[in-house]
Amino acid sequence: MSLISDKFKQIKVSGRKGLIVYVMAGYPDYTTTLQAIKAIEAAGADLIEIGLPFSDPMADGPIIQYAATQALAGEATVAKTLAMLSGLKQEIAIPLAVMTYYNIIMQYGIDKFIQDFSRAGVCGLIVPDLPLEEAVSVEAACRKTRVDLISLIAPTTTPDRLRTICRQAEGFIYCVSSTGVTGVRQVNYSHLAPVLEKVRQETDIPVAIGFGIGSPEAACQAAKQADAVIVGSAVMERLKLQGVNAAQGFVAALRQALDKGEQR
Ligand SMILES: O=P(O)(O)OC[C@@H](O)[C@@H](O)c1c[nH]c2ccccc12
Repeated sequence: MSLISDKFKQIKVSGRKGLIVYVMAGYPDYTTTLQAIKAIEAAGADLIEIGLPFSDPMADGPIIQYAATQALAGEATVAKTLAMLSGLKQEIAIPLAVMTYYNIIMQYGIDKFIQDFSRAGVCGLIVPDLPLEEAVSVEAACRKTRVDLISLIAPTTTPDRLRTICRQAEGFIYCVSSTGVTGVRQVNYSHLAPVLEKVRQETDIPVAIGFGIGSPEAACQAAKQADAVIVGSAVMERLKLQGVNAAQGFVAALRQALDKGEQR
């Protein structure tokens, strides 16, 4: 069983909701990213999604785009991110997933990319723009390692496609709450109920909801519909404006609200 599936099992057994937090590698620099990852684990995150900075991040809103631009200006590279992750491996217990656009994987070489990240301790891969035709090679490369390829669904995913995704999904399914780019906004998470019900009919793989979550209250609303929530921009914004401690405090508040929500 994969480390991600293991983690979700633990979450389920303890009757909690999972908390997944996104951070951009190399923003504002690698020392800060390293501190942030440790602080976010200490604050109670169950999994960390590490974003690789990319020059054309079409699914990202202003906060994450800004972080990517800054990271690249600071000369963040795939190699430096790998070095950071390798150093971190012994110090962190929760699973790490990498979120990247396909272009980066293609340029690096599919097999090598997945092997190198797997060796650096990563056990999940999220590629929002993975073309269907390329998915097979990426899946095959992942299967040779212990890396789960995380599938994304949205309310707009067609029933046929949803069924195929549910059959192949590994680790967890990332349910994108709304169309558009990443970033905090008001979302009515209850509108996801029909999609999630369809997923449940096909598979018992855990589902995490992401996109838009900006507060502990919003996290609880989303968590009602799923096994876990994913928070990116709201954490990155705190990191940008107030630093690691503020980002950690915010993640702790999310954790607390999710845990309390479960007791109600
Ligand atoms: O920032 P938000 O709205 O909290 O959404 C999570 C998101 O940041 C993270 O999962 C992510 C960052 N970039 C992405 C691109 C596509 C899919 C997901 C992502």
